[in-house]
Amino acid sequence: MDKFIIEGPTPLKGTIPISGSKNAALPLMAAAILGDSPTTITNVPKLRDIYTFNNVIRVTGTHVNFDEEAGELSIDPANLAHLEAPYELVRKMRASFYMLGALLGKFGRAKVSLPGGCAWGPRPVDLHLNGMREMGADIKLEEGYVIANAPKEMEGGTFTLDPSSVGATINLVLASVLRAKEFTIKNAAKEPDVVLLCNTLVEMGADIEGIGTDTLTIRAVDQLEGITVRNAADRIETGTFMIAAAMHPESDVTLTGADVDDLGHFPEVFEKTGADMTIKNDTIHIEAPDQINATNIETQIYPGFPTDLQAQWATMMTQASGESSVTDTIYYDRFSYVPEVTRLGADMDVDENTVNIAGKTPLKGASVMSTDLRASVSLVLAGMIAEGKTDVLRIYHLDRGYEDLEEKLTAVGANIRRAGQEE
Ligand SMILES: CC(=O)N[C@H]1[C@@H](OP(=O)(O)OP(=O)(O)OC[C@H]2O[C@@H](n3ccc(=O)[nH]c3=O)[C@H](O)[C@@H]2O)O[C@H](CO)[C@@H](O)[C@@H]1O
Ligand SMILES: C=C(OP(=O)(O)O)C(=O)O
Repeated sequence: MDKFIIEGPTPLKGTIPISGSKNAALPLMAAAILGDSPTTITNVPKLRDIYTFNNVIRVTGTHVNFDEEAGELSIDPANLAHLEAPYELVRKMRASFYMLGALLGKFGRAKVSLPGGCAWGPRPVDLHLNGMREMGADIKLEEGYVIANAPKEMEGGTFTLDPSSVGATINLVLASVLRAKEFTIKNAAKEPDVVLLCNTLVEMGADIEGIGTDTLTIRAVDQLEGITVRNAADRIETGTFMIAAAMHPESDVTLTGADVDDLGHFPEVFEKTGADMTIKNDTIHIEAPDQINATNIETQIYPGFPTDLQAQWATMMTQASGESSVTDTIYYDRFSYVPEVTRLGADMDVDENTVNIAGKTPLKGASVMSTDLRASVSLVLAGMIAEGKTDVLRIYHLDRGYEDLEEKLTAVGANIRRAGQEE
């Protein structure tokens, strides 16, 4: 198991290229299974979750070829015959549960393990299952597996997501595009990852109404064809590096290849910190403020502040002048980074689903432990501005979701190296 050794503090100066999005690529990969011919996805990042999902897909007999140099993933479902996603793989990442919608939609049968993924608290899948039941599928749970069966044509119906769910919207769209007469999802997720999936399916031949709104109506078509589609830039990586660029007063960073339209309200909120931000096409230039303004945030569904950026934001707020609060309304328990950032010297206190932060506190290097993907990257952000040596242990979480993280940050002046954990 690897760790990062970070020597700080270091300002960041230079250009960071943004990678393709993990969370946008995964649903596209599942959608490729629905096609009757091969699909090619470009701008795919080299991430552990992508490799894991490749293996999940391969178990079914689908041919998957990842040209890592070109970032091109080719998926040919011609020989797909085994309608199962096993526990050993699905437990490693939550999005492999998309196999349920994809296999049920295409073949009317699926056996898929209940999912894993970042585990900061309960992450139920009741909406995925009840939505499929509403559509007309028979869903049973047996020994940790979901066993799903559906007739050639399901009647469909209307299902309201409460709360709105990215994963459930994706699974229900995948399950219905080839098999439900007419199915309406209310309070559907509008996250860019969902919009890209729906637009891709339409290009493959699907009939989906209401894309980009919170009501999606899907009418089954007879078949879908494979296409070539470009994956989006990673909006969470973009936000993470914007925050990183604001944390040291001498930092001056340019992000290239960003999909700015996918950032929702984040840039407006970010400007409240006092950072100087200039956006031009796919380039975002950030100059850190001399002093960060304390800025409260509350996570919301898109286009609101993403839960996947709240840990990084709270970590930045340890350097703001005065008190601030970060409230997560999507995941109430997503605060495992708090005791770790506190070990570095932060003054943070969790009260229900809010962390209250008193700034500005100097941070000092120590050993800290990553507990999930976004918690891990927050510890890297803290380590880069902490005085002395910070060891971030268990960085395998980071390898799930940040492509070439240490290379990208080292190239702009950070002092980070990867080492075996016993070193
Ligand atoms: C691979 C991927 O894209 N992961 C993202 C996806 O996760 P994921 O799709 O798992 O998250 P959801 O949007 O489903 O979760 C939103 C809320 O719905 C609840 N819920 C969800 C499903 C369900 O069946 N029942 C239920 O109650 C969840 O507990 C949570 O409170 O969206 C999250 C919210 O933007 C992000 O943090 C994750 O990074
Ligand atoms: C939580 C995340 O991923 P997952 O839903 O796969 O656990 C994430 O990308 O921040």
